[in-house]
Amino acid sequence: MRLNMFINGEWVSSINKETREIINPFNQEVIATVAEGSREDAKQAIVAARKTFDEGTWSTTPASERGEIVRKIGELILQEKEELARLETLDTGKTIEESRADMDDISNVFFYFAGLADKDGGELIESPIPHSTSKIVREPIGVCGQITPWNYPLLQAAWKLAPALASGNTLVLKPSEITPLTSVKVFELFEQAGVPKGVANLVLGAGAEVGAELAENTDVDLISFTGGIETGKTIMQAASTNVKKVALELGGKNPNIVFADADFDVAVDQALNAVFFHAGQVCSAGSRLLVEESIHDQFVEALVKRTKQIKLGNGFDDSTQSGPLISAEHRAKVEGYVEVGLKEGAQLVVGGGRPEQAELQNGFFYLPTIFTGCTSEMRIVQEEVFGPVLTVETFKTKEEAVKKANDTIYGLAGAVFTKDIDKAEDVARQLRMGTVWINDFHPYFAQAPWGGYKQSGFGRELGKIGFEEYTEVKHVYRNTKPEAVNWFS
Ligand SMILES: NC(=O)c1ccc[n+]([C@@H]2O[C@H](COP(=O)([O-])OP(=O)(O)OC[C@H]3O[C@@H](n4cnc5c(N)ncnc54)[C@H](O)[C@@H]3O)[C@@H](O)[C@H]2O)c1
Ligand SMILES: C[N+](C)(C)CC=O
Repeated sequence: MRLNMFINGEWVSSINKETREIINPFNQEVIATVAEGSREDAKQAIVAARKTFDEGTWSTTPASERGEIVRKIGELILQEKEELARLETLDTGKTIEESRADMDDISNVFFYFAGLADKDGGELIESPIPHSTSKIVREPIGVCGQITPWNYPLLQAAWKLAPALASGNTLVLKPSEITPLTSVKVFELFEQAGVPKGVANLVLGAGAEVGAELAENTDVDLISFTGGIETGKTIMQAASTNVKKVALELGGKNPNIVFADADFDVAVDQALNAVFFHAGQVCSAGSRLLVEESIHDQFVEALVKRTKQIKLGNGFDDSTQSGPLISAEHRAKVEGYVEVGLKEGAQLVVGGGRPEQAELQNGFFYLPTIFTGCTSEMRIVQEEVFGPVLTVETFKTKEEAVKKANDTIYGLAGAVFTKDIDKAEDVARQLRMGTVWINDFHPYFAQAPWGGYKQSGFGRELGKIGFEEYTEVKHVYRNTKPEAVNWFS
């Protein structure tokens, strides 16, 4: 499979003719050869987006028409669901069941923002000044640079593409260089849906090359980034060239608080789901378990028993529950954190190495791993591992649980399990995080905003606010009885 970039309505190879091989993390087979863009390709895409926004008609197309095109994209994604899911599993190693669920979520995101496209007609406000009128209107920001990670390639792209298109912006998307397949496919669907030439552009390539150009270029009006915290800091600095707007969706080290009065079996099952779903390669993974001291031993015993039964394998095998990590480099990072945990004195109770099955040896597999005896001071408790590694801490009181839960630089998501709903709501109120789940873990949907407190980033995706993030707010004031003011008479 040979795939190109989409710039100004044309499928093009990179100016320097460079290419990159894309591999399947399950067996390291080459699944595609794609164009490898450079800064020059990014500049061409930005010029196209700039010219289209400034001279084209997309931003002035009736919002209802834009909404219909965005809705059509959602319909085409559903029609192509199986092919998109296949590509996503090939690219990431996640199970085909997860990929299918992602595609349902993604089509819903396009449907949701299609519906919002023409709903904000602005508002009239009561001017305090006689003989005047005031109205507040929202307008598209302009050229949007969009940079996405490898763990949910099309889902994280959809969270940016759909609102940007629905609100009348033009855009340049740079997906992760290691998982571009579904982003390329969705741009084919953009063409079919009638997205005008130059409105949406796709550049493939390395972050420090193509991504950096998007962040620095003074013809870009907003940079929306989803990825790691260090990259986010780099992008923040780069964006200062023209004081462009910045939206950052960064990492997390997400606490999962389990009180003794929780439904035990539900809490055990959800704790597994929280940290081992998609091999822990989830920004909101519940990788920090905080369990009330009185149930700790029983809870850990139940967790370990279930963890040993998790079936690793090929994402296309329906019996597989967890796939490989994305790359050898990422597995090495996870292995490094396991070493750190051991050196810090955490107790390894399950996992902590690579599986031995012959059929898994060509993939970047790592066993689901649990450490007990952890404390807030440990690096393995403070830092995002982004793999199938759970740390377990204990607490005696609600106050201690909240203090420990809030005690990292992150603030993306967290959960609390208890049958005492007043206690749950009180904990939810005190957690410094963008999402708090009560007696559940992981649900997210188009209607609810997503984003972080503290160093998990700023800005929100999804929800009405996710649409507004792609607009500027303008106050239009009219004097209905113009006369000289004679200030300098
Ligand atoms: N908050 C969220 O919603 C969310 C969702 C998914 C993933 N994430 C986070 O993403 C991270 C994992 O993804 P990753 O490994 O792809 O992150 P990453 O930061 O390594 O890369 C993310 C994207 O940034 C690009 N990039 C890299 N260096 C760049 C630079 N100097 N300038 C511009 N772009 C650059 C990459 O090419 C990629 O497209 C984790 O920290 C995870 O928590 C957050
Ligand atoms: C899809 N999401 C944002 C919940 C998790 C991303 O890693």
